[in-house]
Amino acid sequence: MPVLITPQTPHYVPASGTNTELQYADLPIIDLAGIGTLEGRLALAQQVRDAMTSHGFFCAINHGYNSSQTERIFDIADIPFSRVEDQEKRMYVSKINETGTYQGYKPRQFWHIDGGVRDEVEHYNINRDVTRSQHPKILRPFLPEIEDYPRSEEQEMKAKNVWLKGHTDFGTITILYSQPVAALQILTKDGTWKWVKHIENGLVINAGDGLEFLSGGFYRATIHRVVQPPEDQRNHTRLGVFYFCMADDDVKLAPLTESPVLQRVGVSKSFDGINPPTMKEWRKGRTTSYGQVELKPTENGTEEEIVNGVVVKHYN
Ligand SMILES: O=C(O)CCC(=O)C(=O)O
Ligand SMILES: [Fe+2]
Repeated sequence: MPVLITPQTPHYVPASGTNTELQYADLPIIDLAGIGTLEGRLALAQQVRDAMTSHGFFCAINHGYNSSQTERIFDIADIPFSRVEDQEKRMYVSKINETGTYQGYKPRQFWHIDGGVRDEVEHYNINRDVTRSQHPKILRPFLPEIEDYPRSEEQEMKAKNVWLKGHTDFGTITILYSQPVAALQILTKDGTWKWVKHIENGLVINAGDGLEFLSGGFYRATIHRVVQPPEDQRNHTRLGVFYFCMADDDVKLAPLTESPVLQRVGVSKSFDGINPPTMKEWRKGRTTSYGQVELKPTENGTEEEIVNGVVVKHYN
């Protein structure tokens, strides 16, 4: 039997929870413990459908990863940032505009946020098929150069404390490991931004454009953004672990009209007169324009760009 080798990692120490009173979004918490039985799955399917049609976001608990497995994911996730020197990072910078993917390092300052201020978000992205690209020798121990890239107060003000503008994700489903530094907010139905509360060992799940297109609007891609954390967490880096699910590249993102649910409720959103893009076209279109093109302001305060003939809105 093959043995899974699990090398030692340095331990990533997450921030303490915030003591600031925040207006939290009222997100459903779905307990996946019952998933082992048919009745359990039937009940869960109903809960997930309700959560995804009412909020488009939910937090899953008892998802099968225990706390030490989750801790290990964060320990591993921190390595490409804290254990790889800048020189080596440069060898793995993603060719975003060429490939229409973020595979590799998405460097800081690649996106324009607001008022000439660029982002401070560093990503390291790996395809599910980890052999598709090469990775830094992240397990080779070395003394990391301590780098600090905080935004100045002046920049925070110009960008209105926004680190990532209100957007929808372009895949089908996004799974985020809940983590303690409060910064993620969702645009709720009443038009106000609410904070997503950290749940220890929870998985935060939300719908993206792909799911909205395939479900003909039954599931709405949820609008969310990332802002400056509350005062008591600002001295801590914020480490996130995300899984962005996509349909296969060749899947046409047209409503699945053969679905019995869509036949019953109807299609509320379709591509009027536009040839629906494939997942690959949509992925390329969104990655090559996001944060790189001039957005058009609209009367109601949003900003817009056109991707594959479809209006993509950005929210502030
Ligand atoms: O940092 C987060 O919590 C969310 C980031 C996000 O929305 C994204 O990368 O699409
Ligand atoms: Fe997002």
